Amino acid sequence: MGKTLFDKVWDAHVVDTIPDGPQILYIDKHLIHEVTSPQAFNELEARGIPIARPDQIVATADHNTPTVNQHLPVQDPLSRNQLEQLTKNCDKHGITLYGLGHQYNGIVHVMAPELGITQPGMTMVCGDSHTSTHGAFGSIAFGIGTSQVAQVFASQSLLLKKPKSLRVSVNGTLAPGVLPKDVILYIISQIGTNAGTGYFCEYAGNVFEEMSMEGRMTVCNMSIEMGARGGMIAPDQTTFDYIEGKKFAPQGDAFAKAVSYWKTLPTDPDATFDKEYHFDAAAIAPMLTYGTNPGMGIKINEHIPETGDMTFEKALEYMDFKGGSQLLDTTINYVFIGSCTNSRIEDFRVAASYVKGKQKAPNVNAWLVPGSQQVVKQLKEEGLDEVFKNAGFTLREPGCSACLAMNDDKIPAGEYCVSTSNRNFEGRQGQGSRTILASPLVAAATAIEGKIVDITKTILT
Ligand SMILES: CC(C)[C@H](C(=O)O)[C@@H](O)C(=O)O
Ligand code: SF4
Repeated sequence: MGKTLFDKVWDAHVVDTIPDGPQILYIDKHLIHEVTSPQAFNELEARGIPIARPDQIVATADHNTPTVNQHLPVQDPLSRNQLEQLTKNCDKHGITLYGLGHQYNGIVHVMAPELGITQPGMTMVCGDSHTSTHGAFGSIAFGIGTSQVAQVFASQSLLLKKPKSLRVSVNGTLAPGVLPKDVILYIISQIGTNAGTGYFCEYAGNVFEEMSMEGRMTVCNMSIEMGARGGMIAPDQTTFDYIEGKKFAPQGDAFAKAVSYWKTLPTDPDATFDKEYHFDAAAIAPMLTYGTNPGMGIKINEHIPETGDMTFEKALEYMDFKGGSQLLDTTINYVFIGSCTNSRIEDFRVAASYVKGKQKAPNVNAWLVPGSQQVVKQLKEEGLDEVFKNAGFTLREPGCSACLAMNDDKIPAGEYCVSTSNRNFEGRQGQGSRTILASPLVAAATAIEGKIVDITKTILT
């Protein structure tokens, strides 16, 4: 029987199998950040265990870093302490750290792919649920807990039970203005936030084949929001072209050799999956969430369902929305374009395409937070920073920022924020804040109009 992409990568990394039990999987790359690594370093220290392969670990500072004045000492004592600890731990163990202000610094799921650290066929982990992002390259990438971070530090491997296989296929033609973010928000709105529990997902079909790497990363990023351990997309010419020439990618002959191996990875035609979903691309529209989990999504001009279960009622109360109403015309005072879901150059290009030559509405605070220093550099090279500044947007320095509001970038209680991030949980962007997840295009349009508008009308007419 044929093998799936997941099977091929998994099987190539099994070090040992415990009879009737879990397997030991070798991990190629271990990414770490300041929030989930300190306890793991402490555990190793306490037990006197050295780090097995420090050269396979890459560290960045992203979660609670300030997004203004990064050249100055960090004000917040908790953040400062975590960042200092990360620096100390990396120094001590010889781990490469791209700290605050470094030209390679950024959100872990933005900086690693753009440096060529993320490659097809790899196993990658990080103490962070959105590690699924890296699956866009055809790698098995998933988030791990702190005790597993310690396990990987100690052994460069993990004790794991193989997950079940799930395939989500989307075929057909997307309408103009429908972005990768809409595709994944649509999928989650259809199958729910638990559909992927216990599964590792592969995205297949011409819609993903035609997507850029940035778009594929947006999709794989949110795999975790449908409950899956991770998501992946078969590597192809788009993948190879993206990686070629990147700082840590194989170079010259080594690259050609790598590509010939990567070409063997896509799922065999006769491989089967434990569960499959199929969607028609034409059914997808720009999406918005109205509730407090990413599955509570509707098309931009649809109505919120009339009634639902307890979770639904509670969510509507928190969001102050009425069942059966539309979100169009809702006044919005905060727009956040950022996070590891949508803070890459392509996201800013599409937002700028709407913003160019216009002014943001006076009521809106429009925050742009690039995912990395490299993205900042690209923005400037392409003159997009000027487009946004001229329109009245605030361009901040890289980091997770208002995605989870661990730093000062908080949305005030009671305010709506149209956000390109991936989670709309209660209080996620600040206590009492109300998040509406959307694409960078919808977010940009909201900032300009000061309210939610039907972009299918504004951009097409
Ligand atoms: C802080 C970290 C553990 C967390 C995660 O794992 O996802 C964060 O990145 C998030 O998005 O909520
Ligand atoms: S940007 Fe948001 S989702 Fe991504 S790693 Fe940071 S906090 Fe988590």
